[in-house]
Amino acid sequence: QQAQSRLDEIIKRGILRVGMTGDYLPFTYLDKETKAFRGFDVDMAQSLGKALGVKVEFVPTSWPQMTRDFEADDFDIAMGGVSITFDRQKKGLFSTPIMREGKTPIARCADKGKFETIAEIDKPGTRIIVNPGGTNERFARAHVKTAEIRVFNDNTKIFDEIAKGDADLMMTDASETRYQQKLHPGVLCAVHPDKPFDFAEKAYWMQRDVALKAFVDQWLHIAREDGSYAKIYAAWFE
Ligand SMILES: O=C(O)C(=O)Cc1ccccc1
Repeated sequence: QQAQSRLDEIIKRGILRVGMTGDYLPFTYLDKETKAFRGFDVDMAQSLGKALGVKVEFVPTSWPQMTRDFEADDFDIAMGGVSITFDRQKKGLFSTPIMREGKTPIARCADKGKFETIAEIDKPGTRIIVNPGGTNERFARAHVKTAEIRVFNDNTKIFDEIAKGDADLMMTDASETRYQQKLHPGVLCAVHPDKPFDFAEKAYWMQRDVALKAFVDQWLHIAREDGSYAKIYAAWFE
């Protein structure tokens, strides 16, 4: 029998292909030595795979390549801190949102008071650093006219650049600023993670198949109600 939908296809295949960048803790991190992905959305993907009764295969992608890889059908669903955007919505379907977000600065703690507003940030001499190809670079280009924007390819090393003083701040998702502040105590500070500059949400981005979307939303709803989402959240965010 021919597969009727992407959902049927995944179940027939016995494998859910999950696209991930592996550079964005606590959502997704690729360990270069073991070649294994880990993170909040890795555990969530395994939970989804279990609900579907299939194995999970992680497909490496990157923020600049994600849309092309999605359109080439390299994966069924992208997970790993993916923000909802209209551009992505035009090409696929998003699950119900998993987390509220927004862009906010992270800077050396000594400079925290200097970067409270866009106007304070967007001055000559401010060195902003962003990872390429995602909503961070887009936000910086849309709002910053005067300050320097440096695009730095390795998102996992950006925070060391700020700590060393080779850049002044990054504008990124509030959840990432909270996480990196915890990883660099007393060195890096999230500026106002509870009052970000904009509104965004994280969700799972999947191929345009309503049966698959219905399944993913149902699984998410149950994960929220039965405590499994809270357990995975606590393991990575708290
Ligand atoms: O969803 C996106 O396009 C992003 O840019 C998410 C993101 C946020 C912070 C670091 C890396 C990617």
